[in-house]
Amino acid sequence: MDLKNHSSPVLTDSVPVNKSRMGLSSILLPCSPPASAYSSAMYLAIPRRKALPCKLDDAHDSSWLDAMISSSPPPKKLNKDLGSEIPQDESDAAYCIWMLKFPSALTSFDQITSSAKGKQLALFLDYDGTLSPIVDNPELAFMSPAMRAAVRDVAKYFPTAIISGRSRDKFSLLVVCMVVYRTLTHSSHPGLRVCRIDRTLLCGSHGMDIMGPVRESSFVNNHPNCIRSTDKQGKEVNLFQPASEFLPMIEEVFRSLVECTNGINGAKVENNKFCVSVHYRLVDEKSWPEVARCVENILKGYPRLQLTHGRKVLEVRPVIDWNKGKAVEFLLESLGLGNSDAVLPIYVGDDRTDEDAFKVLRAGKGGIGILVSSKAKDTNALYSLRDPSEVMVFLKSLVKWKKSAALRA
Ligand SMILES: O=P(O)(O)OC[C@H]1O[C@H](O[C@H]2O[C@H](CO)[C@@H](O)[C@H](O)[C@H]2O)[C@H](O)[C@@H](O)[C@@H]1O
Repeated sequence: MDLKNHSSPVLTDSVPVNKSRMGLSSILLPCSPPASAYSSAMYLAIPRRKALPCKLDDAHDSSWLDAMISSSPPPKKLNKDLGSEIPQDESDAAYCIWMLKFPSALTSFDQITSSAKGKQLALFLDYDGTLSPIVDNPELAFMSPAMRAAVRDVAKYFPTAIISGRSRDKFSLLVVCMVVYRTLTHSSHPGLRVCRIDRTLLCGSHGMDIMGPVRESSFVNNHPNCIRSTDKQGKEVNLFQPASEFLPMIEEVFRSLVECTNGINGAKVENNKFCVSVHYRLVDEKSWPEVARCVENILKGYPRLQLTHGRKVLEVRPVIDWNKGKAVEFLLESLGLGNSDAVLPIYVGDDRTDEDAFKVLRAGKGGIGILVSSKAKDTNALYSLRDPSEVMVFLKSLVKWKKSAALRA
């Protein structure tokens, strides 16, 4: 593979602009908010959690701490008398106001499907926090059997891809394995029941690892980062890995991060093949600065790697011109769905990395972004869904809509 090719996403300038311009601490800053978000004064009133008193001296350091804290929403208050969540505090009120700008994809379902009239709908789904609920242990973030069935069904009717930050291998396991949780955790004979989700394209490492069926497409065949390979079953596939030259570097950084965070209670480092996740969900808030310092120190030696923020996770990844948005464009083209007059792409995701895909759909592809969130957030999406259970209802509704349209035709 010629990664130095003109159209390669690997950037030749090894020092990212923001690093050289703003000093190292700035690599821990959160991504800048999208231009479109919160244009009206009303949204400025959304309360934010107070930052912890910062123990570090450098003024820059409170920024990454803010970023880490902002990915940790305060627990929801429940109305115990009614047994349900109803607006009780300011953040709930802010959520209701926010919903006026980013309405529920369920209540706006007719509007969404009417924009799909006469078009082929293509579905892109994020995994963690979208198809599976956020849990403490990343290894146990399974889709529920009902969600799995919903994804399987929707993929029968629409081209469907799941794009995750996880490594493709690990996340395919999470997606295809029906795990009997009790058996896995309480029995000496762990049992896995495999249930394939056919027709669903799985893309790992934030779209930096895409394996798809071989198609006679000049776009794919001429793409510098796309090669023919074989899958585990020996079937011929197209493999797209624009960051393959970074593999040894990522391995090295993974090992250093494991070593450095070893003494921090609750910290967990996950090797996602083309990126590394440093989880601090189970780390005491007092030790968050320690986690960030570890990452910052190690990244000093790797100017070709950068840091992004996720939900209680710091993600180290190559500085290349590639993200979930680029992956969506690539998938649409390679599946022959690049004509935006004939195709309506829908992307459902919950995290900052999904914003790149929302932006692409909003800008040129005439598509629809749906943010999964139960709190008000800056976003480039057009609609919202509260949590994975609403995502499941949305997927089922798409299937129902498609079936009834077929009956009417
Ligand atoms: O792109 P995604 O599929 O959303 O992947 C993003 C990261 O998701 C996972 O971490 C998140 O989910 C965990 C399980 O619920 C949770 O424990 C963690 O706090 C979340 O950040 C995954 O483990 C990461 O590797 C992904 O990069």
